[in-house]
Amino acid sequence: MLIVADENIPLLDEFFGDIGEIRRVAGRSMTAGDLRDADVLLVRSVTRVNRELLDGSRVRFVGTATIGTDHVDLDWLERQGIRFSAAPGCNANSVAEYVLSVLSLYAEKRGLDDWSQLTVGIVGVGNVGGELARRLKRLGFDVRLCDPPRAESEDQGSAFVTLAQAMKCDVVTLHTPLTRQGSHPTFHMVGQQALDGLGESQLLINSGRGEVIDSAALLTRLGRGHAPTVALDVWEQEPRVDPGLLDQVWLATPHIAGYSLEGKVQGTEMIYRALSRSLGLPVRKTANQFLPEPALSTLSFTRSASEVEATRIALRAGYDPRRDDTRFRHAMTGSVEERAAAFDRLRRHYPVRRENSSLEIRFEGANKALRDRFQAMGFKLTS
Ligand SMILES: NC(=O)C1=CN([C@@H]2O[C@H](COP(=O)(O)OP(=O)(O)OC[C@H]3O[C@@H](n4cnc5c(N)ncnc54)[C@H](O)[C@@H]3O)[C@@H](O)[C@H]2O)C=CC1
Ligand SMILES: O=C(O)C(=O)[C@H](O)COP(=O)(O)O
Repeated sequence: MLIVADENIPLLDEFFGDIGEIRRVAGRSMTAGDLRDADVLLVRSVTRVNRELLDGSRVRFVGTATIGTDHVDLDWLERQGIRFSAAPGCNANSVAEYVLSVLSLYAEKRGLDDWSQLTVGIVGVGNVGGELARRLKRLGFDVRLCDPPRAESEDQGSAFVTLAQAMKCDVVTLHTPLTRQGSHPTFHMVGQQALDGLGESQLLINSGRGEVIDSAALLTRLGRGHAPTVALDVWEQEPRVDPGLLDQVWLATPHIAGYSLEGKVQGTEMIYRALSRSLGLPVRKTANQFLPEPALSTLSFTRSASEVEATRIALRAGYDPRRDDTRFRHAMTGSVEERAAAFDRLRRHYPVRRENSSLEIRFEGANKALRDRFQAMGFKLTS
């Protein structure tokens, strides 16, 4: 059996080495020729999986080690009887923790000691948005949920707000898939009208897909007075990021919100499980068996440490997006093609980043409320 796989999928040999021969290919530039004699195709988000890539091949299984599936022509695969599996939720913790770190930086920028006084509108309340909402509610935030597909299909529909209402929150964070069809398409969902309504005391975060925001309209809005603060992890037309937009964005990262080691390895595990099931093979391997001990495993705070400081220190020890922002801006030099290559290089050689759950917090004299708050951020808490 020949398995063609994006070379950026971690632990290919460990998970798939005894299932078949592995041919590693650069995901962004994969062509039909790379799939000659392949039975299985394993991708990440940068490979367009469609008729052009697969027509005439003998591939019978496609797996993507990602949450998003907008790079895959699911209808075409179904018509061809090609089995498909994604990795729903694999990196939801990672993205939720990216947002928590961004919120903490933003609260500091605004001079707020109590970050939970910010209202947060979550647009798209699935695996990622749902996990984020759970954490924020435990942390005492006032959270407004916007998810029209869920609002229409659930008894609890009244628990949701409209996009216009969500856009009034102090912080608006986007977690929808990229869709162009259906009753609630998200392509350019946040366009000129929505952006015009944002004011300078608001923060807009996008870690869903770049095309959910109309970036030309965003650039126009950012060029006018009283502009909102913007944190973008995803960009229209990646890997070709508009340098003008990059200049105007407060916190810029190269589509790495989901790049915790746990998130990536769980993505591989999920497609390994799906492929094994589809081939009738036993599922023997788990992501946990391949995760190394974290470099930083414990943080201790004395009784005199303030909760605000401890929160900032712990979150930034877990993940500090400013490091990615700096690396990203430094790398964006040269021609369009050089910058695009640099964008992919930053992602390919991304440093190991661990989730908050790998970090144990020791807080002298922690009471229940304090323990709960640190646990809500995803940390382990011991006394
Ligand atoms: N930046 C990154 O590294 C990552 C980005 N993502 C992106 O985040 C997206 C969301 O991930 P999950 O939460 O796991 O997906 P999910 O499928 O679990 O949830 C998506 C939610 O969005 C809702 N939705 C759909 N259309 C909507 C609309 N027009 N307005 C508001 N809500 C709408 C759906 O009803 C669903 O509840 C992925 O599709 C992917 O594109 C995911 C992981 C990492
Ligand atoms: O899971 C998703 O969806 C994502 O956006 C991934 O984190 C993107 O990573 P790559 O597949 O582009 O490496």
